Parts: sequence; C-alpha cells; structure tokens
Amino acid sequence: MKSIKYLTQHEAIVMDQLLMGDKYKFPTESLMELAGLSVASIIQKVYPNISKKVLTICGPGNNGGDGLVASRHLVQFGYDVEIFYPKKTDKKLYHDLVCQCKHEDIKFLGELPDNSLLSKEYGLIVDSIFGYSFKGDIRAPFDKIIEQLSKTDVPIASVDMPSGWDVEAGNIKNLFTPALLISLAAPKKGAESFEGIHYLGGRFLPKEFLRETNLTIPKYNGCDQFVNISKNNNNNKN
Ligand SMILES: NC(=O)C1=CN([C@@H]2O[C@H](COP(=O)(O)OP(=O)(O)OC[C@H]3O[C@@H](n4cnc5c(N)ncnc54)[C@H](O)[C@@H]3O)[C@@H](O)[C@H]2O)[C@H](O)CC1
Ligand SMILES: [K+]
Repeated sequence: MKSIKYLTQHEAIVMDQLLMGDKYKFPTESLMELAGLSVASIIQKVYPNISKKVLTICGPGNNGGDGLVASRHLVQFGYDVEIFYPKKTDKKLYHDLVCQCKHEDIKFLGELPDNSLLSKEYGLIVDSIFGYSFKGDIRAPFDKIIEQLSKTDVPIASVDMPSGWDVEAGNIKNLFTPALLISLAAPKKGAESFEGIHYLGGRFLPKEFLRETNLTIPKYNGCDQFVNISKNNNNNKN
C-alpha cells in the first residue's frame, strides 16, 4: 500500500473548503451523507453483532452532523440507536438531520447516562463530538462528557478524530483511546500514533482533486465505502 498522507489541521480545513467551493461544488450535506454512510458501514463491518444499544454523542459542528447521519443508517442496518446531542445547532441542515432521525424512531436523550448505565445498556458509543476543527481546551458541556468517556468500559468508535485529541499532536491530554477510529477522506496527523482498529471512510475525493492537492489515499475495493488502514492489518504492511 502507498504511504498514507496524514493531514495537518490547516490542510484538512483548506481541502474541505476546496471540495465545497466553486470548483468542485459538493454541498455539505452530500459529503456528510457519504461520510455518515461510511461510518455506519464500518461499524457494521467491525461490530456486526451488538446485542445492546448504540449511543451516538453529537457535537455542535459537522462532526456531529456525521453522527446524526450515521445513526440513521445504523437504524436502517438493524441497530437500536439513541442520540445524545447536548448543544443543538440552530441551522436548517441540523434541524433537518434531527427530524430525519426522529422519523427513524431514534430517541434523543436529555442527559448522558452514567457509566454504570452505559455499561449495562449500551454496546458501543459513537463519538461524533469534534472532528478536525477542534482547538484548545475542551469547553462545557463537552469537558465533562469527554472526562466520563475516559472512564467508561463501553467500546468507543470515534468519527474522524478521537474527540478532545489535538488534531496534530494526538492524545496529549491523556483522554480516552477509542477501540475504532474512522478517519474521513484522509487521516489527520493526530491519528498517526493510533494503534487500534483504524478505517478510512468518506469515499468522495475526485481524481482531479487528488491531483491538485497531491494527496495519496489508499485504494478502495469494488463498491466498498471503507478501507482498513490499521497498523496491524497485514494488507497494509509493505
Ligand atoms: N471532507 C471531509 O472530510 C468532510 C468532513 N466532514 C466532517 O466535518 C468535520 C469538521 O466539521 P467542522 O464543523 O469544521 O468542525 P467540528 O465538527 O470538528 O467542530 C466544530 C465545532 O466544535 C466547536 N469547538 C471547537 N473547539 C472546541 C473546544 N475546544 N471546546 C468546545 N467546542 C469546541 C466549534 O465551536 C464548533 O461548534 C470533520 O471532522 C468531519 O467529521 C463533513 O461532514 C463532510 C466532509
Ligand atoms: K470525533
């Protein structure tokens, strides 16, 4: 496999603006739909038999939007999903995503269950709190939420970045390490040290975009929405 490029925070932001701008013309919701579908597909691949509920925790930006989309697809795949979305964004896209989730009978929780309830009732937590735009000290209410996630024994699947990790320097605050990391479009520098199960999703980068940005991404097989980029995956060893 060709060596994978890990993006700086600035590169990730600039690339996203380029994709959604006048040249490539992708609407946010199109990319988010593909990102969220890949997140749900990867969860189905890695955790095909979860007997308990899945809890998605959504943040206020597009990472949270990916979590809302993924939750809807997970229900379509047969999972029992609940969402904790403590800081709802007052924009049409997010109102629409919440509405779509409610039509899948997804319950929105008013508070995060404590860790004993999490262990008893939930088989997986989807962390879609922060992605590549996270910066600085974690502000309320997410500081307490991430502190609690650092103490749970429920496996965590993080979307794009483990929330709270520095996007370039990684886990410098000694927070939770997810069991599964789902990088989107291209992994970020902060994920370079991640040793767990690591998949790449968000299969939407156009050929010309890859040429223009000089970005190398691994080859996706057939119609797969994901590729396994874990360090311990034999296919990834040169
Ligand atoms: N091309 C792609 O790969 C796509 C990626 N997508 C997803 O979008 C996120 C990035 O989304 P963005 O809205 O830019 O930012 P975040 O969701 O990471 O966070 C912004 C949100 O968080 C708040 N915030 C930032 N730092 C802090 C802090 N220290 N404490 C508290 N709150 C903080 C900030 O104020 C904003 O409200 C990317 O990672 C992917 O998951 C798209 O869905 C599709 C294309
Ligand atoms: K995340």
